[in-house]
Amino acid sequence: MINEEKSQSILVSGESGAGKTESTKLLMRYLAYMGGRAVSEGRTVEQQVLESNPVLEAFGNAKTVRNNNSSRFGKFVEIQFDRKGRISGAAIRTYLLERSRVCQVSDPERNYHCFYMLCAAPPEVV
Ligand SMILES: Nc1ncnc2c1ncn2[C@@H]1O[C@H](COP(=O)(O)OP(=O)(O)OP(=O)(O)O)[C@@H](O)[C@H]1O
Repeated sequence: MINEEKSQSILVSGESGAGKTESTKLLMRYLAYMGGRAVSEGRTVEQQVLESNPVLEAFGNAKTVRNNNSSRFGKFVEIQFDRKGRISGAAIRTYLLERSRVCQVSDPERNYHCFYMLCAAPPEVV
């Protein structure tokens, strides 16, 4: 990317349970490590990108027969670098969330993690 001065894309594809989500997290962690520090609002951009994963997974991941933490949506992650190769910004777009799961789940699959998290929370937190 730095040598050719061209944007690059990584497409992670495969069947459910193949390891796309975990591989993407490792990729993001690697790019964050290589991309150095760029402070934005007190926290680094790379920190913010990595911290978005648990939130997105709570609302868009569910247990299925093939994967206990199956992503039921697509994700387009854009990481911007400055001329020195440091991360300068990021954008995450999600699409095609399996919305039908919210009101129709077939046993032994589950609804989105966030609902169980809400139920498991202590009463005063809810
Ligand atoms: N690199 C890895 N190291 C350890 N475990 C892994 C790794 N990749 C995948 N796994 C295991 O496989 C499971 C499924 O992986 P993952 O959720 O990444 O699949 P996926 O391709 O994103 O599936 P889906 O399309 O259903 O979202 C993980 O919960 C984990 O247990």
